Amino acid sequence: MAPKRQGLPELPPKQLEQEIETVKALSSPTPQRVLVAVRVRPPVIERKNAQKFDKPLGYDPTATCVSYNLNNSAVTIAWPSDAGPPRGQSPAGGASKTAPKEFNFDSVLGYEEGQSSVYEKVVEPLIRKCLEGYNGCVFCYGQTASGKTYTMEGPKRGTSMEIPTDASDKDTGIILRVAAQITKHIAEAKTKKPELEYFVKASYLEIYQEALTDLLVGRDEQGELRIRQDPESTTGRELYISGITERSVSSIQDYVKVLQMGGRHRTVGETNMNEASSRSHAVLTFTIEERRKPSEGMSAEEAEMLAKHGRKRSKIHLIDLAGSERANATGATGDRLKEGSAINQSLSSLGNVINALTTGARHVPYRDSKLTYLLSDSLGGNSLTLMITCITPTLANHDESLSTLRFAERVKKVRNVAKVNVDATMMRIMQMEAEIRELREILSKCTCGARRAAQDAWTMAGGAAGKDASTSMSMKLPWWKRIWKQCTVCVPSKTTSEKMWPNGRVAPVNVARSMPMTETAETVLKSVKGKLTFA
Ligand SMILES: Nc1ncnc2c1ncn2[C@@H]1O[C@H](COP(=O)(O)OP(=O)(O)OP(=O)(O)O)[C@@H](O)[C@H]1O
Repeated sequence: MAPKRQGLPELPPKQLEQEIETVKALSSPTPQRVLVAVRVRPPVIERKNAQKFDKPLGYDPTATCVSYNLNNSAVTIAWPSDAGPPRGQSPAGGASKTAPKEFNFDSVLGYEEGQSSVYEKVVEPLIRKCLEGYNGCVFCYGQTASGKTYTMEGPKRGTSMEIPTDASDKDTGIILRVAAQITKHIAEAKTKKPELEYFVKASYLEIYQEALTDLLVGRDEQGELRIRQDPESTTGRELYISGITERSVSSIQDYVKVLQMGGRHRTVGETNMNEASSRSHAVLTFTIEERRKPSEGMSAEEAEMLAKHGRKRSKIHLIDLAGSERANATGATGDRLKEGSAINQSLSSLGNVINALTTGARHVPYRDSKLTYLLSDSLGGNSLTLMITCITPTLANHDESLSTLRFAERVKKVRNVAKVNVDATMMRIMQMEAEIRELREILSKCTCGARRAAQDAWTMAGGAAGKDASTSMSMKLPWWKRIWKQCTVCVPSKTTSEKMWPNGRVAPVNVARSMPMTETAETVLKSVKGKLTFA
């Protein structure tokens, strides 16, 4: 018997079916709208800082005006009838402005929702897809002090304002939980799929007043960062940042270091509304590359092919946006005021992009700001994207929460088309390997016609006659189905005693046991595989 071919192990039928389905799913682009979750933080800050609302307002600014229903993911914002008139309105006027307004989202995360629950409900499923090869983006949007950094990183504690650095800490934010999910996935893959290896890199930048800063190096070591398009990417337009530092990360400690270093360099300042307010947009990017190791017995040509094409790459952006702010509420003057207006300016560009994307405008003004240009892959592009909208529930922030919810409702309409970032040649190889595995499975079960079927396959694939495979094969039927059709002994009556296998295929009815593959079949498979893979 011929020696077993390396790198093409026999798979049990169920696993085989799954693999074929996965390859098929991976090869087709997935239209997907941007997912929107709303997180309502508890009114902790307003209640702690109640004395800051020194002006008589005519209503209690710490009272709540937001309610939610977790069952139908609805958020309602209403000015309570007994609270007195809203800011700048007479008691009689503005009834329509104060009427309850209900919004529905993909998910609503209430006060009682801890960090791990937020992660499990909305982030974990998206990262799981990213680990299959899709690009992903999670960004937090909301007014200042609404809980964006808390959601992304966790609470800042103590005098040094340190964030949690233990992935299993109940307060740990999204970033380290993503890191834990990636490392767990890779550790499991190493045992389940030894033919694969993984490389993960992290980069971290901030956009401060329209300038890009590399957060993984000090101020004196900054190179020039530019947003560029990568012509070799899946879309040919994927963005990357030239000149940015990329650190290899493999253990949780590596990720913690990246987060801490970025945190040290990020621009944060105190305002009336937040003692540690982010004054910039921060973009942390993990690039995950899955490579196929060359297998034993591979020719130099095959190994070279694999090194060139055998890669799957996904990018995960985790973005903590700076919050919109009203100067009179933050008490900002001088630098803080300038920062606030730059933040509002770029958020307004983001609003314009969302408007253009959701109204079918011919031109989407991505290039109006660095933030929108960087987000262009994630909004309307090749990415699975989740926006976590952070709002505060108190009357003091009623207007901001309402406009944030209105913005979130528009974002919900943005459509992306996500595609697994696999080299096209590699995708073809994967499809064909799956087909070959299926064929081997069929042949191994054929008690009679393996030789004949294999011979037919060989003939159909061009075989001894040297004909071009595509001309000798039916354009409609995959070649293994042709073999199936021609196997007359194992399937004595295709009409009377048909038995269906999964996927609606007709099974041979008198297969009693698996037979070892004949030498001829093995030889044919080998030759066909060579043809198909590298044709
Ligand atoms: N879900 C929550 N539970 C408890 N405390 C929270 C929650 N969300 C936010 N906080 C607290 O609220 C304060 C403001 O949160 P945070 O700094 O995350 O806001 P932000 O939206 O990032 O603000 P900015 O835009 O100004 O940077 C912090 O003290 C934070 O610990």
